[in-house]
Amino acid sequence: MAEAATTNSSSGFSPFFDLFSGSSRFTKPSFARASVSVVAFAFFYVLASITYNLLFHPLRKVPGPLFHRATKIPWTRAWIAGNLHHSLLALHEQYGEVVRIAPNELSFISAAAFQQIYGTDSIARNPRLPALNGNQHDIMFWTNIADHTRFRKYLIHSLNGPSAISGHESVIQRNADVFRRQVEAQANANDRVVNMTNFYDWLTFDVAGDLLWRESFGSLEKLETHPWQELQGVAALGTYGVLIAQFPWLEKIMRALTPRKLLELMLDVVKEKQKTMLPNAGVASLASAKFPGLLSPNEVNANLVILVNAGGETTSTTLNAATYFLTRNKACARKAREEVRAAFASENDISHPKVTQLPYLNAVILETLRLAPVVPTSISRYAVREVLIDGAMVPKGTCIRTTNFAAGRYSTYFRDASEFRPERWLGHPSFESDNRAAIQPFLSGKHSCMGRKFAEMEMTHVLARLLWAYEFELVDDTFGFCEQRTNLLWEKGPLNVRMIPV
Ligand code: HEM
Repeated sequence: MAEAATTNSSSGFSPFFDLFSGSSRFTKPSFARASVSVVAFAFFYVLASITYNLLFHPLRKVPGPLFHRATKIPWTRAWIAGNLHHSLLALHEQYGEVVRIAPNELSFISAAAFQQIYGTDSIARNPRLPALNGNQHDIMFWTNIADHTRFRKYLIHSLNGPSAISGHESVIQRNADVFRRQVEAQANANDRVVNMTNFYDWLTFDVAGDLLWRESFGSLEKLETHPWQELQGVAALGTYGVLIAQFPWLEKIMRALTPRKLLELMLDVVKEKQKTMLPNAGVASLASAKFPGLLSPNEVNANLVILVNAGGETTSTTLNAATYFLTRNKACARKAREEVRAAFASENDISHPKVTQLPYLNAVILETLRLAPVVPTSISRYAVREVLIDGAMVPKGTCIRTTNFAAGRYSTYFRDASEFRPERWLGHPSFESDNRAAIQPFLSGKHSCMGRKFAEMEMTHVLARLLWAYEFELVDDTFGFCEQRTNLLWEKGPLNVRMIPV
């Protein structure tokens, strides 16, 4: 009878408590009992977190779907599936300008929120983000504010100073010459069909090398993807890195999966280039000559890695998306071509500053950045202290996102929001009520893009030359640029375009 009572109390609902009771049974727990205890603990932990997130969390009043407010599961699922951009757009359409997209994370899309988030010291880069690139001290991910100011000072003159800009144009010109020659050769050899994804990736990577060291990577000449770009497959860094930032306890596992080799390879390439660079020419040597010793050698290398990545992938994606939209909107391509042909006497005459000032061409690029922003769901920030953003009181520690993809397609902000209409940037009366201030493709404030001028020169130059020479025709009519996966950036597949001479 006594034995029966003992057996009863140690089975059923009690193993969870037994595990922590210090009873003699705890010293020899069976594997099954321990497992049940762990499961029970996990169950109660999850239940308690969900209850807290829904009923007691300081963000409990911010709108969002129940499952998103309760757990990180929907966010994580969308991230891994590569469709967080579409998922957040749908949430904003349903819940408005501020949405609680995970228990501790908000997404904003209004222009006012943009100004507040990027214009205040109460909001900083997410401290988990340096994990994304191996904790390198660089301008993009490293969170120390004094270091960031130093990195910006180091780069600003050589990237944007007036004398530097004139040198930059020759970089664009000579790489665009190779690009045009190789695109034409490929078109001739392949029934006029060219995979523009490859060509834009090669071009912008070569340009980045030339910009920094006055020596391109030679990808266009060799028609070969450099291991840096191949490995980057951006998916790996972006997907794993952001997951690390979300779930710090995953860091060890993720590190094992993240191509560590990639970080080493990028740094090795930079170190080699640094050894052989010409003096007084590219950004790398100009910056070090102007501010000797301002950055340590490791900091210089880390920042040059970022410049290659920030300069290459962004412009490549935008050129890729613009080409896609122009294949889908032939009338826009025609107008842009007419504008270019009216402004220049021949393709060889296409040059800065005139080409960067063509209104329709610029509107094509802005419209592309509205529909396909290069960082679709932004690089997340976090609240250093409690702060009011767009009417929402955001507690310290909250993760904050400005979802560019959703802002650009939000139907309250833009008429025909998912249509490609460059006219909306040119004062056309049909689009008078558009909320253009919600589009900040280069960001504003202390983290605004340092390569904006250069990017605009490069993109207008290249697009103008292609428009001059070709009509674009999409080979696979079922292809949709914006249906591709995204992580931090876009995971671009082949963009096969028939390049028909005009
Ligand atoms: C279409 C082209 C480009 C777009 C849309 C773009 C967009 C952006 C955005 C949105 C940021 C801010 C990221 C953040 O902090 O959340 C940024 C930062 C930056 N970009 Fe660009 N970018 C482009 C091209 C370039 C180019 C060509 C370069 C260099 C040659 C460059 C260099 C940088 C640097 C150094 C930063 C870091 C600034 C800082 O944190 O202080 N970008 N860019």
